[in-house]
Amino acid sequence: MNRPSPPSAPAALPLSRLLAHTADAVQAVRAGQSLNDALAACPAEARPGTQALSFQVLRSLGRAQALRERLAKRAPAAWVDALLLSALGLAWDAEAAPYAEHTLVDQAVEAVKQRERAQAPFVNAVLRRFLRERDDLVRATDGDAVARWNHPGWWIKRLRRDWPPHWQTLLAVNNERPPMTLRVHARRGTPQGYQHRLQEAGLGGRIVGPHAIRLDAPVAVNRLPGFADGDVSVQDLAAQWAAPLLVGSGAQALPAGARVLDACAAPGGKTAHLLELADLDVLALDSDAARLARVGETLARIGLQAELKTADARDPASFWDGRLFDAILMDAPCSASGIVRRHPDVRWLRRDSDIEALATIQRDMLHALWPLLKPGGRLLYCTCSVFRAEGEQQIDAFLQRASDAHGLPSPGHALPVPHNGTAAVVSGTETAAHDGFFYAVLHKRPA
Ligand SMILES: C[S@@+](CC[C@H](N)C(=O)[O-])C[C@H]1O[C@@H](n2cnc3c(N)ncnc32)[C@H](O)[C@@H]1O
Repeated sequence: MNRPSPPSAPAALPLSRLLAHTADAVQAVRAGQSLNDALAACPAEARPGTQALSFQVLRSLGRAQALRERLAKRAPAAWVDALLLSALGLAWDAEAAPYAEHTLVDQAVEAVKQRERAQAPFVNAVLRRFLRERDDLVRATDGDAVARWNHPGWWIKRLRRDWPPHWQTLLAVNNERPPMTLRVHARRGTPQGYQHRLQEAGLGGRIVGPHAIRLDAPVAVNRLPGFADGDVSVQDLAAQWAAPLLVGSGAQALPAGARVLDACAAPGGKTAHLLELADLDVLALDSDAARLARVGETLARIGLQAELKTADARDPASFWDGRLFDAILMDAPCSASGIVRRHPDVRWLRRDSDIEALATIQRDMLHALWPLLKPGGRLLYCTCSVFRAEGEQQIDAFLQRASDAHGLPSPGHALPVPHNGTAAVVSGTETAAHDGFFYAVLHKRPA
């Protein structure tokens, strides 16, 4: 059997310990904490292995929950439940299991012995029964949509409504491992030149965009030639469409020195790309000071500058000096439903009601920022969401309200493209794997 490679971890680290940390992370996500925050609490030496296992468990959590409910009607205490779910999530599909299923079960029982000894016989009994009855149990859960697709029911319902021909592809893409795509610093070199540097470093990659290279396999950034010097950054292919859309080309290109507001800038991927492409006077805002600090770090690494301010973009009085902007990038806070491959916890953390709440923030922000744009200027609205309420419906409603706005040709909803690159492209011509985004370029009529 072709098993995926087990997560790399120091040889001295027993699997039982990684499983215990994975259960901690899964328990935290089920209690509403982000996986990033949960992993920050994991000891450094166990973090890479725990992260790899947690990602796989969260991509199988719907199935694991359905199996656990059949094996034990009453949920045990939160951590023991999270451990059971971790073992079931890793073992249920023999093809995808990172370790032999008996090893997983033995080590899960060992983990519970270390922390909740009295629960060990129960965990042992549940998991041994799972091994005996696996095929029947898996078949019995196949009809449960949450188990089948590993997403909450409301999410599946929303995608079915928003994307009748594509919803199954969208759910399947979310359970893939994400591609790793690089953006070559446009002032420092070309993708062709950087591809050679990669080859010299023993790495393979394919050119997939004007500045984009998709690596054959993800690697740690410290293995990328020139990363520390800013020659290259990590950025999804569809995220790389934002800066060229705002900067424009030919007669439509922003002039040197154009004043640009990047209203939701952190961690700074799109700010950096804007500055790599053109000489712009950029004000980069974010309401989260800690995240905004990362914009500063990114710009220092690539050797370019912008003015940074912590502020709520819905409150111009708190950041605006009264000078109109030539262009505004509004990369709005959103559900992140287009980048679930990279953040497998997101689907379990969000609630259906969050989508309306986020759409209200987006609407208010558009309303607040539009008056800051010069007549004749453009605003790029984007979200990394596949939900229509955060994309097309938001912009249609805005265009109804704002009589001086009209939409320019834009990608609209670009649904995530899987690794085989064949499906789910609604607009645009890109076929290489990328995340899901929505883009609308709005033009303000001259007065
Ligand atoms: C999708 S992320 C932006 C990603 C960024 N443009 C990039 O390419 O790296 C959205 C950002 O909006 C920020 N944000 C949320 N509410 C905000 C508000 N009211 N005003 C300004 N920024 C806000 C969040 O802190 C988050 O960093």
